[in-house]
Amino acid sequence: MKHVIVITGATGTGKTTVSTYLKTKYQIPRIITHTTRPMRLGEKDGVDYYFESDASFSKNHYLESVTYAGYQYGSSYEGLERAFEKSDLVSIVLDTKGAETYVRELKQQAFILFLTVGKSVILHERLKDRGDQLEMIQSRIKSKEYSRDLTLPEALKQMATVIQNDDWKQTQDKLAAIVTALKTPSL
Ligand SMILES: Nc1nc2c(ncn2[C@@H]2O[C@H](COP(=O)(O)OP(=O)(O)O)[C@@H](O)[C@H]2O)c(=O)[nH]1
Ligand SMILES: Nc1ncnc2c1ncn2[C@@H]1O[C@H](COP(=O)(O)OP(=O)(O)O)[C@@H](O)[C@H]1O
Repeated sequence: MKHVIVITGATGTGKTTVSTYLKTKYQIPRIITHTTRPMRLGEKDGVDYYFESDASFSKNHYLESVTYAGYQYGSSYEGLERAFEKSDLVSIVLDTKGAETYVRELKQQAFILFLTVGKSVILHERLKDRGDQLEMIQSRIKSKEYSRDLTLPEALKQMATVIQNDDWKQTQDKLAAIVTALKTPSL
């Protein structure tokens, strides 16, 4: 069966780091999503996101789309199909609302991976270290979406796998077990 590893959780918990690691270590492609948020230093159009204007964003066909901290984000059916052409196991980085939609739409094909950290103050430090602008960090942390995504939503509790991503080595070991299980054909 084809699977999408849906990586979700609050800003700074390591979602992008995990999806990049899955790609380099296990050749698991990531579905690239669309956003109207400005590009961060080091990001590339078509690699990190398809960066859109409000006008171009509205022209795509979305499986789901959300507003997160004032910007629009969306994942397309075409992006999912393109990733599935490359591999039966792919990943996507979504907020928890998008993760809930993915479960409704893809059912058993969606594997939910919720990332968290022991103390949320760690997240502020990580965003500073990542080089985010102070203004962006402050508005992000004040957003209702950020607070919401610190906790695993009720609707995902039954099926989600939770990784507390404090120690990167431990996270790598947990990811290895998950990838092995998902690559093992079920009887
Ligand atoms: N629902 C949904 N969420 C998305 C999509 N693309 C990115 N996100 C989420 O939007 C939020 C903000 O992403 P971003 O601005 O890149 O900041 P990040 O939290 O540091 O990764 C994160 O929770 C992402 O997982 C999408 O297509 N749909
Ligand atoms: N286990 C970890 N320990 C320390 N720093 C981490 C860990 N995982 C990720 N990071 C760092 O935290 C920052 C935020 O990670 P990122 O993957 O961009 O988070 P997200 O995509 O969830 O916003 C990055 O600078 C990343 O290198």
